[in-house]
Amino acid sequence: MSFSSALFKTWLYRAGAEPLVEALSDLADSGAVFIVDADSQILFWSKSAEKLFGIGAETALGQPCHTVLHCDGEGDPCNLAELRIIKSQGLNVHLPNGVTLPCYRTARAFFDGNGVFVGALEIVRPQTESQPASAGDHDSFHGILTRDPLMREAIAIIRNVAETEVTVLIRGESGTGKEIVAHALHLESPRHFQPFLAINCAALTPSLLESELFGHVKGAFTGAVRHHIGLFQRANGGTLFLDEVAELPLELQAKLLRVLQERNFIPVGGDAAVSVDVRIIAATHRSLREEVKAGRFREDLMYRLRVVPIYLPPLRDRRQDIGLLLWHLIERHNLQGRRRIDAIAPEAMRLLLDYPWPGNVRELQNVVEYAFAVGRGSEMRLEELPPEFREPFGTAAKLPLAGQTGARSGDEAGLIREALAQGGGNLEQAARYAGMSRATFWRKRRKYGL
Ligand SMILES: Nc1ncnc2c1ncn2[C@@H]1O[C@H](COP(=O)(O)OP(=O)(O)OP(=O)(O)O)[C@@H](O)[C@H]1O
Repeated sequence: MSFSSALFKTWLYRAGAEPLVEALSDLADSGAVFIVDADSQILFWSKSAEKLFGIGAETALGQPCHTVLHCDGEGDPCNLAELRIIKSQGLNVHLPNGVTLPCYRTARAFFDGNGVFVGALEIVRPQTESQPASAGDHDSFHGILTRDPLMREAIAIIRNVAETEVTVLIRGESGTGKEIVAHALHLESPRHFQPFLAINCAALTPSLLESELFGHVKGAFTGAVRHHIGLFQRANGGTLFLDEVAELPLELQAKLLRVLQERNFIPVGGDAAVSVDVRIIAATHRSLREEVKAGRFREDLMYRLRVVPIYLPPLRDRRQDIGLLLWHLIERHNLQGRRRIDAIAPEAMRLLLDYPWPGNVRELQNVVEYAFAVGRGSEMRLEELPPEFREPFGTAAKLPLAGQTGARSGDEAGLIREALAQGGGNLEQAARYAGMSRATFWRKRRKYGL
């Protein structure tokens, strides 16, 4: 219950209710504020909602809330007329760009003088920002959590360059967060409610990659039965994230350079140039300088791409992030309600801290998932860690660091073979076993002919 003086009504009349709602929603900071009517139609959509969800007011206003935000989570998230007030309800919001954002939702229903439900005011916050654990000791930035000075530096760079149009090159091993960082940069930029699209240049054959990036016209090659709009056109106005850019074949490097310089390209089999306005963010686990020296990467393109380089350190070099991310991931699984972990056995924690994490944060996610799948009870125990934790880390430390140059090929091929055997035909499981993304795993298999 809040209190207001008798003069408040007069003041409200003069100041206007709408500017007041706008000002209050601005003060909610990272929380997305919106108002729906009794039919769930969105009447008010704050700037912070645009920013958090990457959905513009012109798309959201007048639409039923459930067609704009696809949510699931604890209980029925829409039953507001009955519930009247909802406080910090955990839910996942599935965004149009395919990202799932774990959030907390607070909402209040409104009723007219006759007690008829007229709608609700809702505030949705990203989970990482309202958990008690996040108080003060770490940074939380568009889903990126860290206590590490180098990661904090990376976040500071993102904040500084987001407003500009410079190209950014993110360097880091597989699973260190290159894509989440690229997405954060997009969300901070003036392009945030235009598309953010991502492609892994290592995961497709050169001809498929060209088609995927630049599109093709009907009849461009056997099988091109219809026109295909490429990612550059689909990302128009927004951002295109080119992961593993060092794997781009030389002929496509020339085409990419042209888009960067002239902002246009010719689709495969086409004869007319298409103009686009796309911000490029590229990432690689390799040193582009080394690739240039080896003649595999164009020097002019390297300079175009790495105007602002950002380095993401591997997880083994930022041990203080292990506990932070571990608990963040445990909280996310706890919300699903099947098991609740509120302690980690000290011997398990010791191993988790000592482990070399070749697959970085993605591997940490897999470890938590594994523990939730195989274990029971409120404590995460040593026996719930995946098999590799039961071997001496001498062996684990010798594992190739996923995606790193210089990894010993013999060991790496062995790891891939072992992962394939463990996965028993399931490639997702095999990639997980090797601590790699599916794309990286696919690339390594191809490399060793496995
Ligand atoms: N600092 C972080 N805080 C929270 N989640 C993180 C962080 N870093 C990475 N993640 C999560 O870890 C997973 C892997 O991250 P991401 O896909 O961005 O890595 P990547 O470097 O692009 O990997 P790859 O090169 O193999 O594609 C994602 O689910 C991402 O959300």
